[in-house]
Amino acid sequence: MKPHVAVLPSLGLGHLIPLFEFSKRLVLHHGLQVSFLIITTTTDDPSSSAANAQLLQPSNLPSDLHLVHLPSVDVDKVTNSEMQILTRICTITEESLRSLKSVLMDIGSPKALIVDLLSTQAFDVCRELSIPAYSFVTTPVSFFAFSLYFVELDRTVEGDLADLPEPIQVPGCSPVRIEDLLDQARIRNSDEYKWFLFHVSRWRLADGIFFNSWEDLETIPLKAIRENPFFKSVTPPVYTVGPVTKQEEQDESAAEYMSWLDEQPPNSVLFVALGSGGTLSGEQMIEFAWGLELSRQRFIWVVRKPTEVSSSGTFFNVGNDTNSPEEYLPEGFLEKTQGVGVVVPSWTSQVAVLRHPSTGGFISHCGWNSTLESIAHGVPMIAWPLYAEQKMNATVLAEDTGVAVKPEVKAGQMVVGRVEIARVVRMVMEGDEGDEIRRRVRELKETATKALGVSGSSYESVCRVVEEWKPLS
Ligand SMILES: O=c1ccn([C@@H]2O[C@H](COP(=O)(O)OP(=O)(O)O[C@H]3O[C@H](CO)[C@@H](O)[C@H](O)[C@H]3O)[C@@H](O)[C@H]2O)c(=O)[nH]1
Repeated sequence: MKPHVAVLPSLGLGHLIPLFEFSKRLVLHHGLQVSFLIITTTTDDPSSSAANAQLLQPSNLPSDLHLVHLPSVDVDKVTNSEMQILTRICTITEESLRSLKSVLMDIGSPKALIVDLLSTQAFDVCRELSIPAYSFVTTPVSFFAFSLYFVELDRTVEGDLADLPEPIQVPGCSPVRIEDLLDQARIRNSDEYKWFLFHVSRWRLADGIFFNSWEDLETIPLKAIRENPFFKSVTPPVYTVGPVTKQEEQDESAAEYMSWLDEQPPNSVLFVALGSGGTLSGEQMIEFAWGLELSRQRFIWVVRKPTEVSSSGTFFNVGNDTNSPEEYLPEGFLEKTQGVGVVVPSWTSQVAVLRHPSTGGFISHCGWNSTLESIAHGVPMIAWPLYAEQKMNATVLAEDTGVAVKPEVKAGQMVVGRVEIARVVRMVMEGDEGDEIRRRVRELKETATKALGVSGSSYESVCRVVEEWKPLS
């Protein structure tokens, strides 16, 4: 009998994608049966979008991977329009997890449950049922380390972290600048802060932690987590299993962009995409467009309707798109860039673009899945962080990892100008200054391939855990 485990992502494509890919890997490379538990809701939201449906279509599922839909949550009952994104995700997830115990019993009490970082209520259910519970970290190890230390900061710092005069020295890691802090950690008196603290203070209860990373990518934070006395005292056993990235799916809609890419010279096209829901302000979009034009580089730009800064200060736009970029791109831009650039409304298969030999650079919001996909395909980045932990990721990628460049932004500056945008684009695509970034990303690509191969560090980590599950079956 193959060991049977269950995997449960919380809402949002950023969680769903890596946990789904990890499940596939457990089935295809490690001979497990996986029940993939899906939180469902009465109304449409980021995790039940068309992209989600495409990801989970039957042709994408190996035979030992079974989808199990949790009873639907009535979103109107448990949320309201004032809620910010993290509060909304956590509230719906908590409501959905009320049915977890009976679902786990119905599917025959699996040998282990793997959840992401925002479903820690599952640990209590697992303890009741004597099922080992693991966390799969969908963000960098550096952010995981900051978050564990955040519990300590909450206890020891008076007032808000946003008011600290100096960067935060996380033990054994690079300091975190106050301006890079994620919104949820800045101000104590907010629901998002409370949810963040609730979950991060429970991570230590997991039976094991899977990092979507590998030894060569995050050497410093991994060393801190394993060796620093603070982390040793609060961290369950850790396993580096990455990069776990989206594999190319059947995507008819990408065909026309692929044919265009086929006609371009190698490494000559800049790809622009800001994750599953990111977008720009109206004012920034104008500078962005003219910056691309000024750079004189070829590009593919996944563009979404601009939004004004939301109540949480972030730019997020899911399900609010007219699919008509000409309505919001600056006048004359499409005509001026015809043949040089391609504008894609809302969504295309990012992995298909990144793996194409004509793609030579990526403007990314530094979501962790996009980051891993870029490195796994050897594509250097321009960091354009928007929300969540992305500013912290951007700094690490530019200053520690050396695979990205950040546009220069003066304190208090809300919009990056076209000249600066053109400068960083040219630097990453062709300038001598970008040589080192391009070399470094290719080097990391090689180490990623090695880590995933048979007898590579990430492959071996998964084998070790699977061995622990086997005798239990
Ligand atoms: O046109 C598009 C745009 C995105 N994607 C895919 O969508 C995913 C986006 O994931 P990610 O880069 O992680 O961005 P978000 O969806 O914004 O992810 C959320 O979750 C991540 C993992 O926890 C965090 O790192 C981010 O900050 C948070 O915003 C990737 O697999 C992309 O390939 C496409 O295929 N086509």
